[in-house]
Amino acid sequence: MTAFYQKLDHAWTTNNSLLMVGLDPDTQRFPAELDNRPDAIFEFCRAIVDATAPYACGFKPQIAYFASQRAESQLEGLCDYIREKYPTLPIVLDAKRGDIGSTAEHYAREAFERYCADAVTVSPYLGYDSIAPYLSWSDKGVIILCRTSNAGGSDLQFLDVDGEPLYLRVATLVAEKWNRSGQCGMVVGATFPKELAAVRQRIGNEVPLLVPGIGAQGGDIQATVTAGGNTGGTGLMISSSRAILYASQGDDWREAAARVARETRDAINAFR
Ligand SMILES: O=c1ccn([C@@H]2O[C@H](COP(=O)(O)O)[C@@H](O)[C@H]2O)c(=O)[nH]1
Repeated sequence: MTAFYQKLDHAWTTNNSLLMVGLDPDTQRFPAELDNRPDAIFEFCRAIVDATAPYACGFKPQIAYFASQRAESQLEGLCDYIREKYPTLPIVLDAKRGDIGSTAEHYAREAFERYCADAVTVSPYLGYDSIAPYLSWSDKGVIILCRTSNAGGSDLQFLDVDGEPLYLRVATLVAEKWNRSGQCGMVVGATFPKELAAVRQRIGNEVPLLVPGIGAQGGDIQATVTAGGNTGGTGLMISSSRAILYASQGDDWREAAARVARETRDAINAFR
């Protein structure tokens, strides 16, 4: 098993959790106690990480929330913090990169050298040579968009390709060709349980699925676990961001985040 799969497997088992806590820091929704702090983004995320780590199988910072606020250095600090304090929990950098190979080399360095993430999300749209630079980091995970959680994903992902939808073609390509070294995962939204089941059936047990769409987007937890889990009761990184991060904007925001993370972890486990 490659390093990323091993780390994920260990986190699933040790924390008895398939919950990936999403870190999407929106300063408009921060508690008042963080007003006017120059390091508010780091401090908010650090507190959320500490509150939810016992219930998580990893953390998924979404890079746009940091970059749009010129807070990349706070993201670097946050990744350092997670690595030092919770070295067994993988960091999945949600960046959804996609570009030609020479540029992809730099996106890969950004994810794996600058932020030292364990895995990064990428688009399959530019084909294998755009993914290869990420795969050359043999201890890292590469998580490829397959059936995204948004309704508009259907515009392209449901297009018919020789009798089957494009997203299933992507799933087959990743599982049968691109995943030679056992580093790949795929993104399939919890808002599309039928498609999640079709992907799991097509790819078998090995490839882990990153599944956003429960919580704020309304995806059903039971349907997600039943459709996407592998025969070992794992195989999923079920991600939730806003429902946990902004469970309360009062003084109890840390406790509220911990409570929702624990309840979500337990709700997932009830169907494994
Ligand atoms: O298909 C996708 C791929 C990625 N995302 C990301 O996941 C989180 C979802 O946040 P919630 O607050 O839990 O809805 C966010 O970072 C998205 O960029 C996705 O939603 N769907």
